Amino acid sequence: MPRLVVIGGGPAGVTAALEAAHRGAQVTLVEAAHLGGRATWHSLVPSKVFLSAAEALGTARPWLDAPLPRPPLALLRERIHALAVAQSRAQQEALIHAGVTLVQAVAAFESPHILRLEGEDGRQMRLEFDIAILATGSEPIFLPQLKPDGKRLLAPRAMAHLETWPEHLIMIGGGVTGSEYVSFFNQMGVPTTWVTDLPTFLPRVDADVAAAFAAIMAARGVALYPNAPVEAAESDGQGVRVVLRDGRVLEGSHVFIAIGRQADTARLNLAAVGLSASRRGLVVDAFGRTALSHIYAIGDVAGPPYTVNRAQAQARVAVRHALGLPTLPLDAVVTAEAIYSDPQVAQVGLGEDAARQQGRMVRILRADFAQGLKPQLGAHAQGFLKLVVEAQSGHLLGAAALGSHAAELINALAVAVQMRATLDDLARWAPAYPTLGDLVGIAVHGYGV
Ligand SMILES: Cc1cc2nc3c(=O)[nH]c(=O)nc-3n(C[C@H](O)[C@H](O)[C@H](O)COP(=O)(O)OP(=O)(O)OC[C@H]3O[C@@H](n4cnc5c(N)ncnc54)[C@H](O)[C@@H]3O)c2cc1C
Ligand SMILES: NC(=O)c1ccc[n+]([C@@H]2O[C@H](COP(=O)([O-])OP(=O)(O)OC[C@H]3O[C@@H](n4cnc5c(N)ncnc54)[C@H](O)[C@@H]3O)[C@@H](O)[C@H]2O)c1
Repeated sequence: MPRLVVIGGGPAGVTAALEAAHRGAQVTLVEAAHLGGRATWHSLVPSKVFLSAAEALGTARPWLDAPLPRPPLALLRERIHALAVAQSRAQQEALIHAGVTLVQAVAAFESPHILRLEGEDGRQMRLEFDIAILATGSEPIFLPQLKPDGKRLLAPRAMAHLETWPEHLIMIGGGVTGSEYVSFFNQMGVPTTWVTDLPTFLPRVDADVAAAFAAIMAARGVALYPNAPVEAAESDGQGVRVVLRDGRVLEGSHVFIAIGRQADTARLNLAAVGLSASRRGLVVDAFGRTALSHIYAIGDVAGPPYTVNRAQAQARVAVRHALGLPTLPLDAVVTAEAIYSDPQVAQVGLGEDAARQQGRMVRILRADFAQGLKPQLGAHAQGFLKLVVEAQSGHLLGAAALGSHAAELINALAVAVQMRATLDDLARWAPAYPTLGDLVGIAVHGYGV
């Protein structure tokens, strides 16, 4: 029975430990803080609680003659804490039930097969292992002179403890976290300014989707500042001043910093085993293996894109590979990505821009959300669906969508991409009506009813 150690108890580590235990390994999971990882305690869960509250208010709005008041922050904080505790406990129970040994400690390499574990009380122990799975996640990046204080200088971690609503929020960073929280604060009636260094917001999604999302935010009153790298920000206790590289100064009550993340390898002492990592994390092969054949890295510490579903898929691939079980490489797994703003942005497989950059001959089929009954039943029907189809074979290569609940639609299409569905297959799909599935029919047949 191989001795397998997992370092990090976030979504990647917990999935790896369960998979390894179910496959017969002797598993130890070492977590420095709390099971569930940053996803549960600091990033994903808090943001999704806020966005769910905003969605509930938005859904009700067309049926009311006055907007609903904002929910009390104390209620949201309680909900976040309760959900984090419940998630963490459920994971603990599943791990114990699977026979995983849990250790609360910081793990650092001493040599290629020995870890030094240091508990909160300073007590140390050594752990010998055959296989190590590194799942230590990522940390946010901050500008050197711009660190969050949890009061007026916010970051994802500070949101779980937010005590007062900003009077005017300045969001720095046009990526995924920025879009979700800009959408949230805008829905909650907080005047919001959104600043990013690049010419476009959402640089990782197709340009037309990103532009449409930014236009919706602008139409809802968000002040957009593209091409505006931030040099510094300061808080004097009364408000914040954000200084842009071109000398402009923006003023608000709070600033939110969301300018990216970097791999967390600080406490692993990788030098002891001759490994090194960049900001993007450890370099791994298609099975998650590092330069050392018995050490794997999965989840955020293995680099972007940073999502839970990808981390979990990596965990399963790496564990099976490490235990000598048959597995396909990670790139055979189709992983969808979604941004849970309002409207949502979601994509899977090959994007239109990437297809064109690669010189692929593709057909783009589109449907507007306003053509479907389901979106029209909701608070708004803004957005569109795009299918990227290989011109010659008719295979669905990818899909992107902007609109309410777009992530659910893209999940269904992820199965089609994974199974190499063709346009003919999609044309025979008869989803329940009215659902977002109708939009696929509209894109494929060219009409809706
Ligand atoms: C605001 C925000 C919202 C997000 N929302 C979503 C979303 O909706 N959907 C989605 O799919 N993804 C989302 N993500 C991304 C997602 O949170 C990450 O991809 C996910 O947390 C990665 O999981 P992980 O297990 O690799 O790392 P983590 O969750 O970071 O867990 C790593 C764990 O390792 C521990 N650790 C580190 N070093 C050591 C050590 N030396 N010894 C012992 N333990 C150690 C840490 O304490 C931590 O608990 C979001 C991210 C942010 C910032
Ligand atoms: N729904 C989800 O799955 C979800 C939600 C939130 C975050 N995440 C993950 O967490 C990671 C971190 O999110 P993020 O939004 O912090 O990073 P990000 O990499 O998505 O975006 C960072 C943005 O900040 C901009 N930027 C960088 N330096 C700047 C500066 N000095 N001034 C102004 N703008 C600057 C970048 O151009 C980019 O647009 C993401 O990679 C994402 O995958 C996932």
